Amino acid sequence: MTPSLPTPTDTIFAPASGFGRAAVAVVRISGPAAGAALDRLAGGRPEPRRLSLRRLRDPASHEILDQALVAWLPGPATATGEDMAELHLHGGLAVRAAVLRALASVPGCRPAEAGAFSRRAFLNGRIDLTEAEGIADLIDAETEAQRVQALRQLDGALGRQVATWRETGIDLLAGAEAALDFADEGDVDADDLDAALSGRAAALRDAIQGALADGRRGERLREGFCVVLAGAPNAGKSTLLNALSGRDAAIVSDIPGTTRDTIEVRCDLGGLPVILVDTAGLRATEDAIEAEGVKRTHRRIRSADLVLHLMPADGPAVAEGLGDIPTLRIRTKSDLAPGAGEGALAVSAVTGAGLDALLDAVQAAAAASFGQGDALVTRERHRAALTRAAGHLDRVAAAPAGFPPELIAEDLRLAVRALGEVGGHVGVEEMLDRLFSGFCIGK
Ligand SMILES: Nc1nc2c(c(=O)[nH]1)N(C=O)[C@@H](CNc1ccc(C(=O)N[C@@H](CCC(=O)O)C(=O)O)cc1)CN2
Ligand SMILES: Nc1nc2c(ncn2[C@@H]2O[C@H](COP(=O)(O)OP(=O)(O)OP(=O)(O)O)[C@@H](O)[C@H]2O)c(=O)[nH]1
Ligand SMILES: [Mg+2]
Repeated sequence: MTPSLPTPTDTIFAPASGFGRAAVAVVRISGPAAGAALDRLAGGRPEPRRLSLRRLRDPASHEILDQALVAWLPGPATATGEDMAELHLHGGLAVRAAVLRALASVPGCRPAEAGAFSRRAFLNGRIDLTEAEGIADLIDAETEAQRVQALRQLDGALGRQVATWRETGIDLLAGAEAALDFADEGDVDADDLDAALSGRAAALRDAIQGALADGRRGERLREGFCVVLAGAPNAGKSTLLNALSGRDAAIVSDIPGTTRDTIEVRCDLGGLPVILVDTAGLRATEDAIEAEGVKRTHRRIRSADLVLHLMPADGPAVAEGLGDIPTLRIRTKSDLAPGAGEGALAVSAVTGAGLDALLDAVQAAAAASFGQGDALVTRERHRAALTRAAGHLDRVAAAPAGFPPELIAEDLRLAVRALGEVGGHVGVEEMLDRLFSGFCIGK
């Protein structure tokens, strides 16, 4: 379980509650000198796992730095698995700076780099890689659906499932290795063994492929549903971006070709993460900068989940098609020329007409794209490793009778390794233990 990497001997500390002025600022300390840091700053260690009010002093000058709630969290039953301490300070910039300076003066203590606490939790076997990713995603979650997905991964949904698959793979490998050993003794029916093995490998392959056949909705939920606003210059793209997002994000003018850079606004539509992208108007142009903008528009359209093709009620639309990406046709500036547009949704940023209907349509498209049910795979890293594992299992399942057992064992070993990569346990030591503990003494 625990990766065999060296465990740190130094003690790290960092503000854990953000960097601005706040009511309370939490400083976390982790490592063998965490207790000594409390001794020096707080005059001792309070009862474990209870917040206690203490005066914090500078260890050298004995000047009082703050009145704070402090916690002593002796390892290994802590988030990192090490001795930990927390200082809940008054959240002023000067208070925090003075306490961090005092901590840096404690022997063995140094500021933590980004992710250092989770890294230690992983090194100490408190969490696997998928749970560490869940922590990162939970902190980054901006919408309800993202929070739910991240919390599920932090809770071990992916890690446990992959660990179960890996156990099965290790069993299959142990069986194949045993068959290798006994093959020359002639007392095992090799054909029966082959058939059972390929059946179980196929079942494991199918289970993994079932989880992979999710339309990438876990990855897309992490990244957000990407909606690109495209159309001719002056179609009203930037105005619509501002209206839909309720922010004054993009410059609007009656000069065609105003927008050159793509502008992204992240929104929460009914709990779903949606990224609205404003683009440069599509037209042939001599202007090198605008031409680069148009190139970028085409690139964003190709990677979009949904394109809003804007056509102003009072002007020309882009004649060309926008590719085979799902597209909603939007008739903008409907206040200027009332009347229906063929198969288009009419909106006006001036009167607000049609904006709610458009938001509903975008939300419905996002909901359909994210699909029903929870996805297990949330990152390309998982998908790549699971795809590799399924590929190796497929070769085992498809191996004809009499196929060299060494090659079958090798594919199983590679499948187990790929599954182990998902949780960050890449070694095969466990498999060796299981294999050899099942052997007779003396063999
Ligand atoms: N003040 C504070 N709030 C926080 C954290 C923190 O470190 N400090 N967390 C930042 O991570 C999160 C909570 N996560 C935690 C995960 C594990 C353990 C822990 O000590 N686990 C031990 C003991 C469990 C128990 O007593 O039930 C264990 O699993 O053995 C603590 C916090 C969110 N809130
Ligand atoms: N009457 C009316 N005018 C609008 C509406 N939406 C945008 N406009 C006007 O149309 C002009 C162009 O709007 P923009 O939002 O800058 O158009 P754009 O598509 O971003 O244009 P480029 O960035 O040049 O490609 C501005 O003068 C807007 O005020 C609308 O719904 N009704
Ligand atoms: Mg614009």
